[in-house]
Amino acid sequence: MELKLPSFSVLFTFFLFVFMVLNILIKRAKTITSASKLPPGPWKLPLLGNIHQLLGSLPHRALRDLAKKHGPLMYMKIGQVPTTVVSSPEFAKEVMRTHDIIFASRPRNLYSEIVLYDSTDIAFAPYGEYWRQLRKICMQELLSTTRVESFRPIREEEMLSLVESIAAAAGSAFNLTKRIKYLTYSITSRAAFGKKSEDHVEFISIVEEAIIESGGFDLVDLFPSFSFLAAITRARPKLESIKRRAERIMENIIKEHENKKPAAKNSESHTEEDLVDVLLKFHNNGEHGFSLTTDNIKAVIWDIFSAGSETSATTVDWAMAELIKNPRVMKKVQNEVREVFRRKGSVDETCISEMKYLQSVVKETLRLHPPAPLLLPRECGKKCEINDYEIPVKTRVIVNAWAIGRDPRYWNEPESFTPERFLNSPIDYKGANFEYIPFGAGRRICPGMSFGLVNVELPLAMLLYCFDWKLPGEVKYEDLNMTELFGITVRRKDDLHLIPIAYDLSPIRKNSMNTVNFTAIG
Ligand code: HEM
Repeated sequence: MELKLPSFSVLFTFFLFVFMVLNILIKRAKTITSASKLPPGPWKLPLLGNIHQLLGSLPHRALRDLAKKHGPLMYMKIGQVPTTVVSSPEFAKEVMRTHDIIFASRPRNLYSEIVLYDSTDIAFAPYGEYWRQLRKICMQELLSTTRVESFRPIREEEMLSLVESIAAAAGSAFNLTKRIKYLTYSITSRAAFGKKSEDHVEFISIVEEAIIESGGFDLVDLFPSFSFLAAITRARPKLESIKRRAERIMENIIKEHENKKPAAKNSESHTEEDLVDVLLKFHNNGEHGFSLTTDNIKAVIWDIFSAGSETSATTVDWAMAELIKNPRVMKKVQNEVREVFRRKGSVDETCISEMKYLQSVVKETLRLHPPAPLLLPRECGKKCEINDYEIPVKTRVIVNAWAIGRDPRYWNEPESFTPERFLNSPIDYKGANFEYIPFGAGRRICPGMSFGLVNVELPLAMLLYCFDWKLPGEVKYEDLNMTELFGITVRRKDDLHLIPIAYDLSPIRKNSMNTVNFTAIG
């Protein structure tokens, strides 16, 4: 059969028709914006507008560029999803303080539906009694300052094992990224689940895969009414495979806790209980007015294992990369750490409070590289006005903490790594200074702040005390690649390979008092 090509006039009519339809759509979109007092935004085609920008670049960078053009409070459709993007401290305060309760829920997405058992973890649970109870249990059993302090022996033991493994590689290139990850995941597992799972390394790699898959800008999430997309894109099978593999490991963790239950019941001591033991008390049990299914417990295990470890590991990694790139800061912070440890005569975390410059290095790292640059998304629960603009119900709200941390109205030379800016500054992490919100703010602020910070500060202090560091090969420190890899957390794309040079390894000789022995050197 002969194939007949459409004539030029047919093609021309077709393209003219498409052009007219697009034109009408663009005009309609603009009219909607002005008529309904929505915040200004980069209106384009109602469906496809903005997607190419977000998918073609890192979303926190693309959104900052759009905000430069359209202002720090933007309204846009990302796919079908009405979204408000906040890029200034003033509007962040409106969302997370003035109207915090209205924005206290999270939108659902495919990741939270599949991997987090229908958003029944803490981070994606809708605002309400279930979320409040879960958060309270985790605070009491794992994340309060007292509980965090009680995990000190675990941290120090894991730290020493880290220093030992680096010492064994002294003089040759070492994958610091991988080993720091192993450290933070180990501390979280031992503190929250009593021990490392038999499948610890596999569990870490499953979480890593999920983090990349869970940025929240998947086509399926952007076009929720096109349910066929779930069937034809790779997102659903990928997330289901992640869930299946993690599920087996989490079920083993739960089974081990259930099996030890009778022994624990006979014991007088409550100090032996870990988070999973406590969650199991609520397992299918209405006695306390709050009951958890096995799936709910798995969702919490996943939350704690991933949120509790990846964020700290990423922060240590960025801090070391920035220090390598900035030899002046590296020297200054090493001098401080070494002076304090030397003066104290022991290497332990009680000295950290005296290391003001080290703490400023951590703050500066979290300003430039907040592990969750867009925090976690919020959802508008009730029609509300910000700056005389209307935010419709169900709008997804993204707070660009990364852009806010680089706002030149608040930060001098915002792109430069200058920890000095935090010395003698009252700015802290607690969500009261909206120009600096690496842990978020308001009701949904990160509950793991104390747990996370100590897991950044102690490893950093030990790495800086015990070793000097240099880049392998011919790479110049100023050329170190700082490219980011986007996911629900943003880490460096490349693993950090450094050559450790032993400075003082006496901390790895423990004394019987359970503090770390230290021989002062000249
Ligand atoms: C450097 C370390 C950490 C950073 C930078 C960080 C950052 C964040 C951010 C930005 C949020 C979202 C806050 C918001 O929406 O306003 C968050 C939420 C959360 N984080 Fe962290 N986090 C860290 C460590 C931890 C640790 C150690 C844990 C637990 C062991 C943890 C558990 C959580 C949980 C459960 C939520 C959800 C809270 C909710 O929705 O109510 N985080 N974190």
